[in-house]
Amino acid sequence: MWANLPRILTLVVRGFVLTLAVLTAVVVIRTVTFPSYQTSPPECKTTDPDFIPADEERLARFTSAIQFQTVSYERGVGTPQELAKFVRFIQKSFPTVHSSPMVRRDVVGNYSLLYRVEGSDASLQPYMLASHLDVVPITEEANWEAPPFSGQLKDGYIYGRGTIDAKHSLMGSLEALEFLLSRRHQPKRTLYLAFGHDEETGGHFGAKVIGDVLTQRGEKIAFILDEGSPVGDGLAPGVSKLLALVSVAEKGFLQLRLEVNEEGGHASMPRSESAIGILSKAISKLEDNPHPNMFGTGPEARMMEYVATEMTLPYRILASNLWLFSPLVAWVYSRKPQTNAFARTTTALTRFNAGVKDNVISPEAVAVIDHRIHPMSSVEEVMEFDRKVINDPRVKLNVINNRPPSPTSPYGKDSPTYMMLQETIQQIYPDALVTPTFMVANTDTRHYLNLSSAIYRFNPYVMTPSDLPRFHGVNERISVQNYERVMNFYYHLIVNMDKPLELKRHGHEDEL
Ligand SMILES: CCCCCCCC/C=C\CCCCCCCC(=O)NCC(=O)O
Ligand SMILES: [Zn+2]
Ligand SMILES: [Zn+2]
Repeated sequence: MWANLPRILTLVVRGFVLTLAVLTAVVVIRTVTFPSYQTSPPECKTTDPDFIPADEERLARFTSAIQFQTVSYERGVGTPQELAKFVRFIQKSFPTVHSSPMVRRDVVGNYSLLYRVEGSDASLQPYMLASHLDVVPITEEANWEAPPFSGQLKDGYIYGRGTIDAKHSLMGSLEALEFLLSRRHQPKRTLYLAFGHDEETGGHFGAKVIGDVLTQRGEKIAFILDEGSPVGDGLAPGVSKLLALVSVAEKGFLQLRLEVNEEGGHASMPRSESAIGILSKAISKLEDNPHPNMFGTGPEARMMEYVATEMTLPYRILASNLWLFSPLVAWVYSRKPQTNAFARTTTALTRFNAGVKDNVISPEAVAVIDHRIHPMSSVEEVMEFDRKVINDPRVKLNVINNRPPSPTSPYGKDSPTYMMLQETIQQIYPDALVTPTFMVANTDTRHYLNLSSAIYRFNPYVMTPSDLPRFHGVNERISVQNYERVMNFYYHLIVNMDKPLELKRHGHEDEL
């Protein structure tokens, strides 16, 4: 036995070296031969006569739109008077749209707006551009660099609630339509514009009703585009070019109310545990035990493949070889909130309430948890996980609202609508990479799932990492340049939708 030891050790070392050499060879070969999913931008770029400038008049209209305080607070609790005023403002601001015999406008669910622009070719399925009229409440007003409902123009930015979520796409798509119709252009394909009025509280009285109206009309929609992920500048690790993130799916969500009821009483004679203490421990456990990292099991793995060839070398090696490096990439992604959201079901503690007076032990403590569910997980799995982590029957878990993750829409070269979207993005951003991804937040499209199998969520503006906290946060703003891009994106999209989807586009038929 001992005599054989050197031979055994030599064999083990040889085996190890051989395995390492084979693995290295596979990694190198995959890295250099990994297919590119990027297509060159269309030759037909935005041209002057086709350009909508962000001139004074259009900026003034956008500023005014921001000044309507169309806040949604809770399900069914909004700002009806502001919504009604905003609806009247929209009608007055886009006279051509509202007087055109081609356009039918329905006010749905009291405040939501549904426009149907009649196409000249009834054989073509209609498509739909969606956005919403409402906004979330403001926080930390004192920290805003300009008043949150001012729409103030400052250093090239328009400030205010709704500038990026999502009055930009509401106003931008209407500007594009106004521009088009005022040039006496009738689209070939019928187009819907759908603007819900309570997206920020679930869309139960807006988009839900729009979806019902269209279902009753028996409409089938060729494709739907709603607010969504942006064009990232420095958002994705290892990608130095602009990265247009087209969400072909959306996370699910589960909002839970956690409740503890214990005996209250005089603060001078406390028991060893209080409702507040018990709930705090449960919350801490949830924050200390994140849901499992699922990176590489869902659509996010495809996103890595789409950009692999364009990444800096270390990331290119990792992204071309997820079969080996998936756990490492999963770890890298888990380190920042914006990438962690792609790796797992997230847990956000959004409310915590207890107590009425300094010397009264509160008999009740309540918290709300907002989970966004990874596409490869489910509502049931998340609930089960939370119960196990909390492991305390005194903490009651009540479901406020939930949705499973959405289906995935078609993407890539076999999907003409995705390719049309990609082409339109490249007309505005010729140097950008375009990739399918999933939406880490939620949209009104949850109410449109039975209308179309091709649903995309995309915001045609550029965002840097420092812009992300502006969503639902302080100093929400959009640059004038970005707003101009938004208007022109919708204009080009409407024009592109009139070209045959199945046929060659811009002389690139081999790319479809
Ligand atoms: C590897 C890629 C990294 C990219 C990282 C950042 C991508 C950030 C993507 C999107 C953020 C946009 C969120 C917009 C949310 C708007 C919708 C909304 O508020 N809905 C209501 C809700 O979800 O509660
Ligand atoms: Zn929104
Ligand atoms: Zn929002």
